[in-house]
Amino acid sequence: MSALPLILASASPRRRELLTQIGVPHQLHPVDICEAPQAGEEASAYTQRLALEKAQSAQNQLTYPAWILGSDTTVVVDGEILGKPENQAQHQQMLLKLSGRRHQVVTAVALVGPDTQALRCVITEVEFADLSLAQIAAYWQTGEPQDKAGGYAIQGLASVFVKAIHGSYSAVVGLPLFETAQLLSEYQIPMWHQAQS
Ligand SMILES: Cc1cn([C@H]2C[C@H](O)[C@@H](COP(=O)(O)OP(=O)(O)OP(=O)(O)O)O2)c(=O)[nH]c1=O
Repeated sequence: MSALPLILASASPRRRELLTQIGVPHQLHPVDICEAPQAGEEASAYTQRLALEKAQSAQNQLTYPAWILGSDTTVVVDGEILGKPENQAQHQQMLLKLSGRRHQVVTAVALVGPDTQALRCVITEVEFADLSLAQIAAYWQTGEPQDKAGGYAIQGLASVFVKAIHGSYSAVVGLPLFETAQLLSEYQIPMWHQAQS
């Protein structure tokens, strides 16, 4: 079973870089799924559902057996799910909600294979400094927030907004590396230390 190829069902350059960072050989198969939350769906259920749907969607499209990783990241404040900002006004609203307080980043990773479905979900707390309207407007102009959940990138310019983080940094960026490695190891999918031995 471990001889099957590993596919990352993602178009996110961050996820590809993170998986490469831990030396896991993989191929890419991005998928496009509907990301609308269901009525009354709670953030962690939503995030896990999307991670699983991304992996399953890739599995349905592939013509050969494989292990497939799918992942999803959601920013949550007061129980409200913040997706990617669609325009500057929405981005301003999002960052004003995050300014001067803590919020949660929920990231799920799903592993799907022949007769296998496994999920891990990680919640990380991030504390933002007070942000001014001028800072938020200038940040939008950089182009960084547009494709990021919650409208910011902790690994980028927005690092200067972050006073504290409690949890998994890699999960906030898009793929929880500790939990991903656990999943791969559970199913004997080779990582660098196994590949070398
Ligand atoms: C909060 C935060 C999110 N993000 C990114 C990670 C994800 O790429 C994105 C959340 O959107 P997702 O829908 O999770 O992922 P995606 O559409 O970028 O990629 P795919 O579905 O093909 O895997 O936000 C950061 O890069 N830094 C951050 O600090």
